[in-house]
Amino acid sequence: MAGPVASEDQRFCLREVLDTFRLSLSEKKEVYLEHYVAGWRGLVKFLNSLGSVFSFISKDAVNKIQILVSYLNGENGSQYVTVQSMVKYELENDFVDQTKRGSHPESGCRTLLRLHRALRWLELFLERLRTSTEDSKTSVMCAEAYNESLAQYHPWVIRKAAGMAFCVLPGRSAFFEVMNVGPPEQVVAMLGEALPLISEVYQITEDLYTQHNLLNLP
Ligand SMILES: CCCCCCCCCCCCC/C=C/[C@@H](O)[C@H](COP(=O)(O)O)NC(=O)CCCCCCCCCCCCCCC
Repeated sequence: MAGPVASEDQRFCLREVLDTFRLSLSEKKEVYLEHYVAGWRGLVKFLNSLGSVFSFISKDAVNKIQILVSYLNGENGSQYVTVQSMVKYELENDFVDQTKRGSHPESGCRTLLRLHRALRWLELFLERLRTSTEDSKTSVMCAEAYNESLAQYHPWVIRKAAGMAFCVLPGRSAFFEVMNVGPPEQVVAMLGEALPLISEVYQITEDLYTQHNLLNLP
């Protein structure tokens, strides 16, 4: 009997992701790590539903999510409630490798930075999807967003593999269906709702990382 329940659970829903990103913003404009990570979990669900070609990407995302979750659930979990408190805690305790990977290769700060860079890709990609027309190609939109953001941090092999994966993305209408929101007009409306939230979370993190000079962590 677990079958249908489990598959329901695996099913992506854009609204769900939207809600988690909304929840991740505190009143004081801090970012709750728990919800930020939940947002990524939702996105990974989506990626998994597109097929195994994308599993090298989702595996890396899951790995990073798990690192952050283990800090959240660890004995110093209370220091990891927000991205702001995590940065403060890890910097004050010298838990961050600043120039090259050393004794803290998996700090929360450097791990989150990888997801943060990917969030910029998401922002650019979703904006293209939102303003796309029926004959727009998801593979092209995805590649453009990638080249403008994440690609600059990836070595050639990864860029090559990513480029090949983009080519097998479903077309726009099938893609919209997987988003599980409803007809295309509704998808576009929901993207319009999601984007400002994602941008805000991105910008808050970007400002925080800039302020602490963390944008190039190894
Ligand atoms: C919908 C198509 C999805 C395409 C995803 C685009 C992003 C392509 C990223 C390719 C990453 C390849 C995997 C390897 C990554 C790592 O080398 C690299 C560096 O890590 P390191 O410093 O620890 O070594 N990692 C990263 O840059 C983090 C990548 C995280 C990618 C998460 C992507 C999640 C995508 C979710 C798609 C959701 C679409 C939603 C549409 C409604």
